[in-house]
Amino acid sequence: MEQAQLQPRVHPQETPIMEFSRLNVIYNEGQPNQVHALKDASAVIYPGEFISIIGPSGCGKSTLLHTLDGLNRLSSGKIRIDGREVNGPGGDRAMVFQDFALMPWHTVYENIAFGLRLEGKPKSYIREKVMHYIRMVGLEGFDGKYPHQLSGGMKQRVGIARAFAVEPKILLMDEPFSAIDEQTREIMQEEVLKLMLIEKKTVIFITHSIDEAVFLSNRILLMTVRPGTVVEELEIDIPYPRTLETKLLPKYQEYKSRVWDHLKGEVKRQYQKGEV
Ligand SMILES: Nc1ncnc2c1ncn2[C@@H]1O[C@H](COP(=O)(O)OP(=O)(O)OP(=O)(O)O)[C@@H](O)[C@H]1O
Repeated sequence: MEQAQLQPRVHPQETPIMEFSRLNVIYNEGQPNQVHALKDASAVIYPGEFISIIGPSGCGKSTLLHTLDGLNRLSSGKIRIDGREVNGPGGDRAMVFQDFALMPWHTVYENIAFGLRLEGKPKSYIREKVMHYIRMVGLEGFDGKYPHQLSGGMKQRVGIARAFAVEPKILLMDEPFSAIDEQTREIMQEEVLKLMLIEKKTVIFITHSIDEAVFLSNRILLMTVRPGTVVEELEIDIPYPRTLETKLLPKYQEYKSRVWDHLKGEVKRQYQKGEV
């Protein structure tokens, strides 16, 4: 694979793949236990971007991601994909979960095939897709195994293959590597990056790890404390493919410091609001 091919396809003149504007999510609205989780969150995302979302604990990151997947009721705001307003889940998006969310009674093959079966795809098509993504995530020979027979890293490979198999335009990843050991995590970061570039996907990724966000993203959306909103966008101007050497660049450390400063500021605000 030539390096030039492995660059995110981000062209400012390109039409956004996703726009969300002034999203508000209020849980238990009108009840005494009402929680204003998301407040006027907005951003524009272009095809081929790898976007990370970073913010203090409990600021509404997962709420934002689930809302973009169409799983939360919006109190107000709009989500557009390819210029078209969407109001619920759709085949243009797929989610990768922190806890893998695999069906324990199904084999690796069946877990990956699940979404394709729901879509009513023919058997031969399903077989071809499932085996393709099993190869792509390095799980050859494991198609007949059950989730309990796999390590955490392997389980998440299944989660990733399942998301890719339905061929969404946008992958929504909610802390996908946080339950995986450090060494496997670094390997999987590089693999996901390569996979999304080869398969030309757009990724929206939540993480608590500043290092992970800077390493993977071409842009980071920084959120405030709850009610969370996107206050700043940080462009990570470092070419892909990124390798372990990338982490030694002074620029890399500067980006990390900027994200860290933002987080420190927000955590201080959280203390002042008496929420920690
Ligand atoms: N279903 C729900 N009902 C009521 N409140 C909720 C619900 N889901 C989340 N919340 C609240 O909304 C706020 C935002 O939660 P969310 O999980 O989106 O934050 P987060 O930034 O992803 O958190 P973390 O960093 O801990 O993963 C929190 O105060 C949380 O308790």
